[in-house]
Amino acid sequence: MSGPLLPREELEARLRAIGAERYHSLHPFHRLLHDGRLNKGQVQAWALNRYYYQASIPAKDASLLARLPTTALRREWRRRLEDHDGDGSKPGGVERWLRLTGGLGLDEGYVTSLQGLLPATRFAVDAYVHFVRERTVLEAVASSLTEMFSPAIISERVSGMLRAYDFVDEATLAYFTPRLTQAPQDVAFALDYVAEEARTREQQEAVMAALRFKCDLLWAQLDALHHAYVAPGLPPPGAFVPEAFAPGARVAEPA
Ligand SMILES: O=C(O)c1cc(C(=O)O)c2c(n1)C(=O)C(=O)c1cc(C(=O)O)[nH]c1-2
Repeated sequence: MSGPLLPREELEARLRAIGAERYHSLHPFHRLLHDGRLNKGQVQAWALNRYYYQASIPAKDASLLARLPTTALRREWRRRLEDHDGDGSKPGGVERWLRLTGGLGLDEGYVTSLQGLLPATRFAVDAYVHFVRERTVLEAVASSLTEMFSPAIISERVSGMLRAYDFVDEATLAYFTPRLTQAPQDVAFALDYVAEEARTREQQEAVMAALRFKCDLLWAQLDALHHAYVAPGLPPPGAFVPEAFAPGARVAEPA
């Protein structure tokens, strides 16, 4: 598809419309999670799988950083690496995510081994890392723009989960607090970048396609969680099985 170059406001409006149509806040699994309709094992499965997304974000940012042509751009992107990996004095997002999985009772070694990961999580997350590595810098930056929509879902998630689940508290969900300030900062830069650097309508279409691709891979991760742990409830071979569902677990004692 092509046409005349879109004014910045129109480009931005179209990007927001993509989120309104297909961001993962709309996924039924998130509705269940935020409304308190999952059990602890299902919440564990979500956190365990999402660990791989969190752990892969700095790898994708490092590969993008290596391709940025100027000091100013690299300095800006380097901040993301510190946000996720920490700077040695304060924990980064990956470490904070492990506090979340730990708070839910999951063994850290098991989480980081990735043994219990759903295959579809691995494929979706790897697709993001490959996309950022292989596509243009413009498309790679654009693919991070789902963060335009994340503060709203994070606020909803934290308040919903605190209200609904007795097995989570503020310390467990502390991962999310810094994201509420980091994400808007990241987005302000990335939006300016794509508005500036997409100089043809084809490039603007590529920016929109990158955002759709990213929404799709976030959605696909929740499809896999839903299929494995909600309905029909078929975890693939080798994937995490919540204790409550494991054969022999919590079986009533014979009278
Ligand atoms: O909680 C969420 O729903 C959510 C969504 C997203 C996103 O939209 O990609 C990110 C995050 N959280 C997040 O915590 C995070 O660090 C992050 C980095 C990125 C990215 O693409 O570089 N997205 C997201």
